[in-house]
Amino acid sequence: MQLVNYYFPRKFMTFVGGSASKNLPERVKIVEVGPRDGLQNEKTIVPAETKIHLIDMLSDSGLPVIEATSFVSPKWVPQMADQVEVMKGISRKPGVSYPVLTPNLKGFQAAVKAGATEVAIFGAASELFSKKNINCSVDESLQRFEEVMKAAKEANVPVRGYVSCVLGCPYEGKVAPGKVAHVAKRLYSMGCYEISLGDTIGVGTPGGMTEMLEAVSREVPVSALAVHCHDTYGQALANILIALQMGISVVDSSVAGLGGCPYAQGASGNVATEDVVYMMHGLGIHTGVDLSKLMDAGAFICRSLNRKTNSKVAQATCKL
Ligand SMILES: CC(C)(COP(=O)([O-])OP(=O)([O-])OC[C@H]1O[C@@H](n2cnc3c(N)ncnc32)[C@H](O)[C@@H]1OP(=O)([O-])[O-])[C@@H](O)C(=O)NCCC(=O)NCCSC(=O)C[C@@](C)(O)CC(=O)[O-]
Repeated sequence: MQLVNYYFPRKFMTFVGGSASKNLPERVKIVEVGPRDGLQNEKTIVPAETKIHLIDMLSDSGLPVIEATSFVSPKWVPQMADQVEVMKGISRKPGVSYPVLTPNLKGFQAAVKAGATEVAIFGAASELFSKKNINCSVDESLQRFEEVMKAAKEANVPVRGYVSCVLGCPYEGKVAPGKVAHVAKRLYSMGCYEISLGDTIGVGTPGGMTEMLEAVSREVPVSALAVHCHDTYGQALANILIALQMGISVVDSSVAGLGGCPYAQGASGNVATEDVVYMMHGLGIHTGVDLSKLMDAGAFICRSLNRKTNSKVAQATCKL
């Protein structure tokens, strides 16, 4: 069968399908995680200058938050070993935040020394995932995070909290919504200003998302919640729409749909930022992101990695 080449000019990318319904937020904050979550799993080391150029292009697209790197052990995640070079090389745009992951006090201290002004701690709702990812139990991780929080409060550094495996775990299978709510509540109570709920392996469906968010929002205000969806089963946009309808207005995503956690085998990339922005703009929701510039950043990193984009929107606007 012959494939037909087709081309949708980028002018169609400004298509807006209608104004947001009353059940949806007027604006959504997009947290771009491509430079960290998107690249951490790449087998070939991506040069620091490529990461820096990507972050600078993402800054230029109007994204308000760009997770830049992580201060984790280089033995565990070799791809992030250049974190200091990346933090020192990026051109920080006023009004844009560049948080970094810090699993413990050592990571926090190194991050602050490298110029980080915001960090994220990352826990899980699954014991086995916690052990595989950060080599400790959920309770032990929360104790470590208390130390980070204490140091962060003293240094006046805002801290975001992640909960992984909120809709399923690669080692334990189904995860009870009550467990997610428990860890989310602990992170929020210790002072995290925002809790990002990660469907780490992208197995969630709108039904599971609803049930989980109902449980978590009984413990943490929805205004402090974010969703972080991987798209393994093609459910990410539907899950995000459910989250918006339930009052959440912060969405994590990764340019070109890059990504996957090194300790969650088989999980595909995060939902593509281009696709999230397209959906938001189609719903009449303000993001502040210039989709065309964002797509240039996606094209740049795909060229650098010699990879096809996972963004449907980017695929639709390029010659196939
Ligand atoms: C947490 C540790 C360090 C524990 O690892 P450990 O081996 O238990 O740590 P340790 O305290 O026993 O120290 C062992 C060695 O690591 C060093 N070390 C200790 N801490 C640090 C640090 N911060 N930075 C650099 N080095 C560090 C430490 O100095 C020592 O070095 P050595 O004496 O052997 O040379 C390790 O398990 C680790 O780095 N894990 C990170 C795993 C990771 O980054 N996973 C991906 C991010 S999570 C994710 O992607 C999910 C998310 C957030 O996107 C949401 C979702 O999708 O669900």
